[in-house]
Amino acid sequence: MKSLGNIRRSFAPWADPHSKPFITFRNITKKFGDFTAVDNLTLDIYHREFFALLGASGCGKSTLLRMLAGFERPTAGEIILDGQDIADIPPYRRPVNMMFQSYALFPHMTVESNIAFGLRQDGMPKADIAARVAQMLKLVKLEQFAKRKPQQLSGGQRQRVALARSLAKQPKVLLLDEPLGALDKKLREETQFELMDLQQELGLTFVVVTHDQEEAMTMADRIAVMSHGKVVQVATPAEIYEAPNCRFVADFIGDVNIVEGKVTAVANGTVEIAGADFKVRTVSEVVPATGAAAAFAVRPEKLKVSRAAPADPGINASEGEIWDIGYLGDMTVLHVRLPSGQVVKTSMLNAQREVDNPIGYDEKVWVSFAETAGVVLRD
Ligand SMILES: Nc1ncnc2c1ncn2[C@@H]1O[C@H](COP(=O)(O)OP(=O)(O)OP(=O)(O)O)[C@@H](O)[C@H]1O
Repeated sequence: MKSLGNIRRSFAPWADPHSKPFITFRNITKKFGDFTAVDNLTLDIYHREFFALLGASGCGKSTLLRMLAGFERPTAGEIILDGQDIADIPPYRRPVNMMFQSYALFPHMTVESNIAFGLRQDGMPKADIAARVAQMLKLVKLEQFAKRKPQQLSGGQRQRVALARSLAKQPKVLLLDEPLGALDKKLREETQFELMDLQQELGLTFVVVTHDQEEAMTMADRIAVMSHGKVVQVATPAEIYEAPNCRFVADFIGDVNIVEGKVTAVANGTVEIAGADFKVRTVSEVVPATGAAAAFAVRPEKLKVSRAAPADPGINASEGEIWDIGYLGDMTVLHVRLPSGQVVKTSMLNAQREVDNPIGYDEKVWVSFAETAGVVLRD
């Protein structure tokens, strides 16, 4: 678990005004005929960053990655890599390599030949190739599989061969398009940590494309959430989860409850919103006008369910009744129906749950939350 150590936690070049981005997409647009796949997108990625492009199928994330690799040419805009505009640099001369979801391994070649392929094409001397291949096999812990063909390997081992092959040319940036998509859940989770360790060890910049939010949250230093060819929010996983900047991100990442209402008061960084069930009082960076419609988003685990009324039942609290109970092993999900008919989702770790007298179906309960529990959405 090296990746969760101090180095990673203190790594935040995007927050340092003196640090320069390593990769910049500047006003990038990509059209296929009349269709705009990437729409005037601007984004910075930093050296040694593990960066994730996250979004639903068709949002343009692979197209963005392919433009960085040089497989697609932008219709407009610039891509700067390490201070250089790379528009006219062909893919094989960019300090970038791509690992595909399908791995694209040559079935008739051994593991070592697959890894050596690009190096041979570049005309690297034989002895150097052998040394580099040995180093790569060691890196991905496949030394004893050098002579096997891809079909004699498990899915996880094939993934590592593809990784070794894409790292063999020592790129400065590794692009990974759904790198773990072909693996089953358990292996995918293990491999996420292996990739993080490897990225730290090699000190490379990784840009990963995924539609799997858990994968992005686990591995990435920062995530760009994309929709319809645009970046909707770029932030650390914790910021994206705890302070989604709009309804799309709040909905797309994890579960969320949204309280719709009208702003009744705004003062000193606090906003009050009158909803059908809750009178919300929340600290807020977003300050809407009094009288405006507003939406407040709060994650399920931030809602407290109790039998007893909270100290101030008039603020950030509502009565309700238990509507559904889902036991998930590590946690229990309680759906609570509020007087307006809105059903809110709450969740509680089972380790923190009352075992003797748990809340059951149809019980009358209170749902409450703290002033810092959620955010007012921007739109
Ligand atoms: N060569 C192409 N010609 C025409 N349309 C294309 C081409 N490549 C991509 N598109 C379209 O551009 C849009 C974005 O595609 P892209 O592959 O970038 O999406 P994505 O977010 O990576 O989705 P997925 O996760 O399904 O790969 C899609 O609607 C796709 O159909």
